Amino acid sequence: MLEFRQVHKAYATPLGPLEVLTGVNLTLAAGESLALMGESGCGKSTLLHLAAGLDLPDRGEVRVAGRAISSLGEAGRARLRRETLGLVFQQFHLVPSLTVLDNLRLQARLAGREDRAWSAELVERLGLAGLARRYPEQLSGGQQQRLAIGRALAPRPALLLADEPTGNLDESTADEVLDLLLALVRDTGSALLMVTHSPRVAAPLDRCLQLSHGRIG
Ligand SMILES: Nc1ncnc2c1ncn2[C@@H]1O[C@H](COP(=O)(O)OP(=O)(O)OP(=O)(O)O)[C@@H](O)[C@H]1O
Repeated sequence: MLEFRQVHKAYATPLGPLEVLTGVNLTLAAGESLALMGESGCGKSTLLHLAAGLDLPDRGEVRVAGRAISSLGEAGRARLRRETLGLVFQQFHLVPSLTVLDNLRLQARLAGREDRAWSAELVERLGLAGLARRYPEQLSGGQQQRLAIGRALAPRPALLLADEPTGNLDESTADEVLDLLLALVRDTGSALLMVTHSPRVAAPLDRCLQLSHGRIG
């Protein structure tokens, strides 16, 4: 579902190139869940951006659902994101002018895969049923993140990419949101790549890898 082969990525800085990834190899099978850990600044978000096709590797290959992202143009990568990926970030990135229900359906509509029964089930399971006509600013942080998760999973993406999805929430809300995310991922059969600092968050996933000194250890 996701493969990194000898991936290198550097950023230009005033002091010269900053080599962040220096030969990353990674394979994630369909339906598998993987936690990616590592010290702050080691390149976890960089790796996730490459997996999402939001950025391109300098060298090496990133393949998503069998397609090399470097071989796709901007529009092709956007289509791949729409049709294959779900993205959940620490900041929820909800659309403020849309209701809870319309936010939830948005991604599935864009992917041309709206499933009303599944959307209705998601709203229930995410505890948002009574809030469907509200707007994001009228929700708590935990509710906003549950909505962001529901929006990402409404099209049943083959791969969900999550960057510290519970990083903004208090511990008990984070546990609840994580349990829900994992249960929904199991039901959709999506593969999951999740960046986290927390061993507790990583524990229930199938595998956990450490990124250090630009490589997966
Ligand atoms: N656009 C950029 N230009 C220059 N340097 C960057 C850029 N984006 C990230 N970096 C640097 O690259 C390194 C890796 O950043 P990245 O955000 O991938 O790390 P991270 O492991 O996700 O960190 P954290 O756990 O703190 O979120 C850091 O040193 C960061 O300062």
